[in-house]
Amino acid sequence: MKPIEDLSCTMVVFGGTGDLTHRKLIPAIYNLEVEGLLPKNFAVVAIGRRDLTDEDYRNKKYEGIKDFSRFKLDEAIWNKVKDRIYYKKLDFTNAEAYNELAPYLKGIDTKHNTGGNRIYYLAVAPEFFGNIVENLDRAGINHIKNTWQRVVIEKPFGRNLESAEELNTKIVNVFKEENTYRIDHYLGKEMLQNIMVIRFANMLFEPLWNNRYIDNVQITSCETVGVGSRGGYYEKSGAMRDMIQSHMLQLLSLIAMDKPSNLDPNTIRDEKVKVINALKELSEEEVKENVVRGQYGANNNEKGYREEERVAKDSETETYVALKAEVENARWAGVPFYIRTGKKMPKKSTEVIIQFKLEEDRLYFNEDELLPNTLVIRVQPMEGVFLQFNAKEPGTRKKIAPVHMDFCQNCQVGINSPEAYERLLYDVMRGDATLFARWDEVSASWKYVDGIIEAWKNDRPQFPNYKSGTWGPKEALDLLDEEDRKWLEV
Ligand SMILES: NC(=O)C1=CN([C@@H]2O[C@H](COP(=O)(O)OP(=O)(O)OC[C@H]3O[C@@H](n4cnc5c(N)ncnc54)[C@H](OP(=O)(O)O)[C@@H]3O)[C@@H](O)[C@H]2O)C=CC1
Ligand SMILES: O=C1O[C@H](COP(=O)(O)O)[C@@H](O)[C@H](O)[C@H]1O
Repeated sequence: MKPIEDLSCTMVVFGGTGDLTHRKLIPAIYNLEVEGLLPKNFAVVAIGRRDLTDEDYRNKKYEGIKDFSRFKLDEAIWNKVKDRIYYKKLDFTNAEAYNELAPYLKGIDTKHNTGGNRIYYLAVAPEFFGNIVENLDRAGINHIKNTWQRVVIEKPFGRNLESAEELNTKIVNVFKEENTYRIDHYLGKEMLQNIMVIRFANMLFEPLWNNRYIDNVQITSCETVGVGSRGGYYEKSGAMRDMIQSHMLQLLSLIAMDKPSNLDPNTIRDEKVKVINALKELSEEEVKENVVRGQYGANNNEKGYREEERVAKDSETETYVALKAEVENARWAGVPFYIRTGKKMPKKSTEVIIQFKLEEDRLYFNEDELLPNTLVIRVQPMEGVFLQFNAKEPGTRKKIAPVHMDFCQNCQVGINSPEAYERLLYDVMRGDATLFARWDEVSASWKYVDGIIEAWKNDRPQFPNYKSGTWGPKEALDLLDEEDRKWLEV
């Protein structure tokens, strides 16, 4: 690891007044300072359209840290961080405005002795990514000799494969591939980094990790929150582009990938991308049978999606998706991967459940209680691994019952395991793109998702179709019911 003195830089955040910056990025910067990982020569310039002074902005972020940092706000640490945060009012679609931004950033570089190294973090809606990069380049903002200039692109990377290709060409032309960080914050989560270790550092799981022993895989990421203030963005995105195209397919690829021949980041990504490329393409008819979409409606005091700010009254945007995916290769043929994600669900939770088959040649075939082995990888809010297996109940009746082994990571290290954005921002400063998506992963995911979105165009939804605070549309239950399975809650 490089010494932190080498990480000096100015981080320019486009979308500095947005939700992501407030809830995740500024708290992550504060947390890095708590951990002693923030370089001494460091500054943040937050860009937005609102009329704010540096002082106004810092006060708002102070509140954000209080609400969202994993550490209790410590005034002494805040005092070290706050003077390194600046606010710049600027319309980032206005190319002229960048002529004024260039000297402003140079002034900040000099004041904080950053050496001119920069991170341009695009925490904005995807339609602006390309335009901002072009404007930066045109004004020569990123052309500083003997420095590093890196760009972080939020997800979704484009709207579909075609726009993503166009965007990628633009960005890589300006910044080059090695300075382009396509962020998928799920890759920075502790348990996603742990999936490969669990699978490949234990003799226990890998030999059984295939269609001979596994019946089905369930990947769920549900949230209790609705879209809140993000209606403008979400209307153009929906759950398919917002969650499935990125986070959920990344999770699936880590679960289904073959063992890489070494731990080189590119070898790992080679294996992951093979999985996405092996996903069975769905015909229009198969989309109807295998993909369920939903939109939350009002429930008691809870608003429906169509009542949210900046959402059309007749919106057809999905806030829920459940689907059955199949990985067409020798390891996984015949094993369904059920994926679901939704807003306004009964609880916040991300987990992967591997359900094993029941032993065919059973000795205890009369036992009603015999349940299939189940392995749960808990990603959040609890982190850990849970295994359910059958054992004899103590006593003379020879009864068999499911028992559990539960490795609770939070119970051991506390709930303060580093937030994904902390880890990932630190990696950008270090120039390590291992936990960022490579272009071929992004493009393969779009190819899969585009097919589904295309099919939806010919099949208008009946929305809203689930109530706020419930587990989504009934059809999502039927998806598994028809195959004699059910969504597991362990
Ligand atoms: N929010 C989240 O939890 C997550 C978000 N993301 C991604 O992060 C990105 C941003 O999302 P989010 O923060 O929620 O979005 P928001 O809608 O909350 O923020 C958008 C930001 O863009 C700024 N903006 C828009 N137009 C202009 C303009 N012409 N000139 C200057 N600033 C402008 C807004 O400034 P102003 O308000 O001052 O007008 C605001 O700061 C998206 O790509 C999203 O997918 C990824 C993971 C999680
Ligand atoms: O990328 C996104 O992720 C969040 C969920 O992230 P998590 O870390 O809290 O699971 C989601 O709310 C948002 O819509 C999406 O853009």
